[in-house]
This record gives sequence, C-alpha cells and structure tokens, in this order.
Amino acid sequence: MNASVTVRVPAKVNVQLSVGPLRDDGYHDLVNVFHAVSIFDEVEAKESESVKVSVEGEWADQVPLDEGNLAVQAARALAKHAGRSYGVELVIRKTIPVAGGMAGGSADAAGALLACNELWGLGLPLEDLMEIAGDLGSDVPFSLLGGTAVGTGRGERLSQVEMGGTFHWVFAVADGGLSTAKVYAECDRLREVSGEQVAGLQGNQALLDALRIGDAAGLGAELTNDLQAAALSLRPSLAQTLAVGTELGALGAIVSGSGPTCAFLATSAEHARALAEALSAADVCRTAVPTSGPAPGAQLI
Ligand SMILES: C[C@](O)(CO)[C@H](O)COP(=O)(O)OP(=O)(O)OC[C@H]1O[C@@H](n2ccc(N)nc2=O)[C@H](O)[C@@H]1O
Ligand SMILES: Nc1ncnc2c1ncn2[C@@H]1O[C@H](COP(=O)(O)OP(=O)(O)OP(=O)(O)O)[C@@H](O)[C@H]1O
Repeated sequence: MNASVTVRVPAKVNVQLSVGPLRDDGYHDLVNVFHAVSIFDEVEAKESESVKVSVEGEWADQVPLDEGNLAVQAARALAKHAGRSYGVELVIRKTIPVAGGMAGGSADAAGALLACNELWGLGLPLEDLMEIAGDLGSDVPFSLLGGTAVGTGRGERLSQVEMGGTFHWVFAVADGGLSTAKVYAECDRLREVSGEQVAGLQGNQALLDALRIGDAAGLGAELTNDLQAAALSLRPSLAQTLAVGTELGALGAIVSGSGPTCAFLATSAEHARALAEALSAADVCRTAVPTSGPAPGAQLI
C-alpha cells in the first residue's frame, strides 16, 4: 500500500456534440466527440480512516466539500465495488473551471478512481474503472480515457479516435458557471418552441477526417455543438465572446459543452498565445487560457 498517490486529469472540449431527443430516463442520446486538452486538475489520495476532501486553487470556494463532491462519490463507489469500507483523504488541486463545460468535476471523479485504486492496492483494470465511472456521470469515463474519442449513449460508451497531430486552443473562461441540466432543458425548450425535428445522430466524417490528419482549418470549419443555442439563450453575452474570437482570426469558435467557457481553435501555439492576449484585452471573458490537445487521460504522477 502507498501512503500517498497523485493523479493528473485533463479538461475536455466537445468538438462535435449532437443531441438527440429527451429520453424517458431524463438523459439524451448523444454523438459526442470529446477532445482532452492540457488544462489539468490534480487529485492526491492519502491514507485515512474516513473519507475526507479538501480543495485548493482559484476555484476552491465553488466546490462542495460534502457528499456532493464527485471525487468523494467516486471513492465511495470504488470502495463499494471492492466490498470494503476504505477511507481516504482526497486533496483536489483545481485548475479546471467549475461548472464551465470542461468536465472539471468529472475529471476529479476520474482522478479519485485511479488514485484510490492504486492507494488501496485494488489493481482493477481500466475497463472496471470505466464501468464505475459511467455510473458517476456521463463525462467521467472520458476523463479516465483522454485523447480524442467518440461517445455514444449518454456519452459514456467510448471509442478512441485516431489522431494526426496537435491542435492549439484558447479557452475563454466566463464569470460564473452554467448548470449542465439547465442547459439540456433549455435545448429541449428551444426545440419545442421552434418545432425542430431532431435528425438521426451520426458522427461527422469531415470532422473525423480533419482530426485524423491534423487539419486545424478543417476541424475549425466543422465544430458543432447542439447545446450552443441553449447556452447562448441562458447567457446572451457569450455571443459577443464568440464573435470577438472569430474577428481576431480563430479558425473556429464554439461553446465548450454546456458552457459558458468558449473554445477557439488557433493555427499554432504562438497564434493561441496572441489570441488569448487579445481576448483578455477585449474584456469579453474572465480569463483566456492558451493550451493544446489531445492530452492524455487520468495518469499517476
Ligand atoms: C454536456 C457534456 O459535458 C458534454 O460532454 C455532458 O453531456 C454532460 O455530462 P455530465 O456533466 O457528466 O452530466 P451527468 O452528470 O451525467 O448529467 C447531468 C445532467 O445533464 C443532463 N444530461 C447529461 C448527459 C446526457 N447525455 N443527457 C442529459 O440530458 C441530465 O439532465 C443530467 O441530469
Ligand atoms: N470535484 C468537483 N469539482 C467541481 N465541481 C464539483 C465537484 N464535485 C461536485 N461538483 C459540483 O458539480 C457542479 C458542476 O461542476 P463541473 O465543474 O463538473 O461542471 P462542468 O465542467 O460544466 O461539467 P460538464 O462539462 O461535465 O457538464 C458544480 O457546480 C459543483 O457544485
């Protein structure tokens, strides 16, 4: 048994998010092309008699410290799977924005699964952890896997996408988050009002080809997010953030998942740095962060 284990887990952006009709269980079927990016939370797991959590970093005050914390839920779910009442002290070092559409809570849950599996010496294979992850949240399996992957079902059934290079991104982080459930509900409401019929869900071949050959311009042209209209309806100021990034030369601009973070695709690392500076100066976001993808999934460090 190790006395302490630390895991690093990436944030994500959805480069295609196609949303089907509301299911009877309250979820939506998706075609969800996830792409992990190099913004990471760290989850440290230390020996302890009981399950405890603390959070450090810029976003710490927005993260619950009780049973609502997804990392705590993950530790408990893993102990239950193992049939034991293990304890753990979890320390989350948060860099991923909270309620930002970048799967921050899911990252911490994935980190806790991997760290506790190691701390408790369980030796469960990734496929078992992925199974537990899917019950914790639709995005949690991808946080374990990382890279780029197509998610179907609720987004929890994953198949990895072959990748041909590195993409350079800027994330414009907003003040205040958006509730994922409310954004899905707003998507349903807007569809009801407009009478829009949801067509069959399928992967966009041009997008998958652009990912495969590392074609940033091709990827930028094909970015789509069915939740974007709903996020803009709930947070109209995001329209200006997207417009400014586009005017500043982004190859593509999109709301990240359920928002309110906006993602911009750049031509190079240098372009991403310049774009981030210009977005910050334009005063259309709280902060703009240059980064790249794909990033690896949850990893012991
Ligand atoms: C928007 C995305 O981040 C895109 O990757 C995900 O679809 C959301 O994944 P998540 O945050 O892990 O969401 P969950 O914790 O599974 O679900 C939160 C809520 O989002 C809605 N939800 C989520 C996933 C899905 N396929 N359909 C949904 O309608 C449901 O109202 C659900 O109660
Ligand atoms: N470890 C955690 N980190 C962040 N938020 C957490 C955590 N555990 C529980 N939460 C709760 O979950 C809510 C959603 O946070 P999260 O950062 O996962 O949103 P998100 O990035 O928009 O999710 P997604 O992109 O998966 O839809 C927060 O408002 C917070 O109350």
